[in-house]
Amino acid sequence: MKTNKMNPLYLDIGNSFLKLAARNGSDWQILFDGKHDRIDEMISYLASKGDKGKIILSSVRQDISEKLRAELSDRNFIEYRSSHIPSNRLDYKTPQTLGLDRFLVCLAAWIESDERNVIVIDAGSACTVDLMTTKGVFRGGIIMPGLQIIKSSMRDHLPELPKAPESIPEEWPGKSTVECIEWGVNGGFLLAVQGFIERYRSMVEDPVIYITGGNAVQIMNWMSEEASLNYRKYLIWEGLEQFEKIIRE
Ligand SMILES: Nc1ncnc2c1ncn2[C@@H]1O[C@H](COP(=O)(O)OP(=O)(O)OP(=O)(O)O)[C@@H](O)[C@H]1O
Ligand SMILES: CC(C)(CO)[C@@H](O)C(=O)NCCC(=O)O
Ligand SMILES: [K+]
Repeated sequence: MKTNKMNPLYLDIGNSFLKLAARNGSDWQILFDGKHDRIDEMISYLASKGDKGKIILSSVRQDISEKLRAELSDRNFIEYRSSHIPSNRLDYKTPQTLGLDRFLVCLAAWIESDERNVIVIDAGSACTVDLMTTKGVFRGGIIMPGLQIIKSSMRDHLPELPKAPESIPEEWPGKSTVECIEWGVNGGFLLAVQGFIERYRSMVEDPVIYITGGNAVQIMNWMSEEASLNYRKYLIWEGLEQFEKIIRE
């Protein structure tokens, strides 16, 4: 990809993945996506780039962002933290412990919806289902284990049971071991997400629902059409891009 010289790079240091992206017109290009143990690869990639534009990052792991800064001391890093969120945009009892990613995906969805009430499902390593209301205030939500965590804990703690397929049975209730596991794992996850959406629907007017994260497509396949979810793969990047304007307010 040919990027403008001053085009910033955006980096998301999550709980298990490092993801680097750049804007590509109205779209985004993912330049690196790998587990934390591949950090040296990402550092070599960044070091090899002639373009020395700024790197805007959000990190849940301070040790990793410090390592990056130390090894790429010639690069201009701008690190955003939840402490940069203006307090009038937060309705959260512990702003100091809020994950910035949750705010960012809500911010991007809220802007895209033309400042309506938005519910954002971020189905990644953890799954969050959060609310941002019309004035752009983050109202909180839920944090639950992501699908992969649920599946691996079944495997670790109930090793005699077979692995759950990626589906939910047509028939209720489950009539075989596999069907019962499908219901309990995938169906349980889906019902939880749907239940949270229902609770939000009864508290705010006409929310627009967005979904993002590594398991988003899977969840959409399980949901009915009427759920009218808006899948946005790049919400986190859009949120990072918009965040600068918010903190200047
Ligand atoms: N192509 C894919 N790449 C990565 N993960 C995928 C992919 N397809 C599905 N997944 C699932 O998505 C999950 C990771 O989601 P995602 O990449 O959104 O994580 P994340 O929450 O951003 O992680 P982190 O907390 O490290 O940022 C994995 O557990 C995996 O089950
Ligand atoms: C919940 C996750 C793991 C989702 O990525 C992240 O936003 C996080 O570490 N949050 C901290 C806890 C909180 O948001 O209150
Ligand atoms: K994430």
